[in-house]
Amino acid sequence: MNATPTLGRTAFIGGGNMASAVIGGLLRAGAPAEAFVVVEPWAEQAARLRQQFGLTVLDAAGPALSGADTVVWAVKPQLFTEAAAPCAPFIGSALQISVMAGIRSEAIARASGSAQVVRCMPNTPALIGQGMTGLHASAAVSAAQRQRAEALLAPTGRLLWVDAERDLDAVTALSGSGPAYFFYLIEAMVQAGTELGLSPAQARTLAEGTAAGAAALSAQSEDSPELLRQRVTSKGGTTHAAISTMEAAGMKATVVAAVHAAARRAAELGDEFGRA
Ligand SMILES: NC(=O)C1=CN([C@@H]2O[C@H](COP(=O)(O)OP(=O)(O)OC[C@H]3O[C@@H](n4cnc5c(N)ncnc54)[C@H](OP(=O)(O)O)[C@@H]3O)[C@@H](O)[C@H]2O)C=CC1
Ligand SMILES: O=C(O)[C@@H]1CCC=N1
Repeated sequence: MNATPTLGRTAFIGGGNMASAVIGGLLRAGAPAEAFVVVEPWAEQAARLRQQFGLTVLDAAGPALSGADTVVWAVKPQLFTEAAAPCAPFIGSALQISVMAGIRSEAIARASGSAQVVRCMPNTPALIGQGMTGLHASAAVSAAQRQRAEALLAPTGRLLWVDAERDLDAVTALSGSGPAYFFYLIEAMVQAGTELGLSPAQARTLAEGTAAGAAALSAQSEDSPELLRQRVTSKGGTTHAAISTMEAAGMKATVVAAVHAAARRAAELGDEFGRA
């Protein structure tokens, strides 16, 4: 494992979707593959990481981890304590960066032996550099280590620090899971467009183009999403017919309840799987 000036030597515990998105971004930004080592027990995924990125991949924790300045936790929360036990002897002096939903800094510090913990919640648009990540640093993390966490995640898209760790459950519910909510809406719009006679490809192009345009207009506008929606909604027109149907079905209340359910689940994951 070589060091890069900003990141140092970085070990990933878990080499699945999220780890691949982060590593892919770093390599595209010019980091050398030699700066990374990945622990990934699934042989097929390990082979993919070696072939796609030219990485060193271990099938289990070992002394090769002891050179790491930064350890990135990217296993499922359910597997965290099982994955951490064999790593702990080698990683106690490193900065610990977690992308795991729910697992709290205190549990990561206890399992790793390092109180320097940055928790992050990325999302899958990270795969194309358009992710949105929330981050929280525990008290023992230095300004330089915060910058290291930012350097790790910057190639995946935009970053937002939160001061209170409990806010990460809200971040998880909003932006971590959030791409799925928009994909769900796109699915429904494609279904409707197809029922109305468009081809699936035409419906998909229209739904995706509209989602991208609406998000970009909202991001660039000083006006609230509510006002932007009202501007689309002509009196007695088509949008009014659609939004009235959504309101009658309680769609906004359902979305609000769904995001609350995701936040509750994030907290439960911490309670259930963050114990030693
Ligand atoms: N997917 C998403 O949208 C987001 C996910 N996250 C978080 O990222 C984390 C990873 O999720 P994701 O990448 O989707 O999951 P994946 O299942 O794709 O990746 C996890 C990887 O860890 C491997 N693994 C299992 N046990 C161990 C072990 N003991 N040591 C090392 N590696 C192990 C798994 O192998 P195997 O398959 O053999 O078990 C798997 O390849 C989760 O904690 C999740 O909460 C955060 C934000 C968004
Ligand atoms: O569904 C999950 O638990 C993970 C965390 C956020 C997105 N995917």
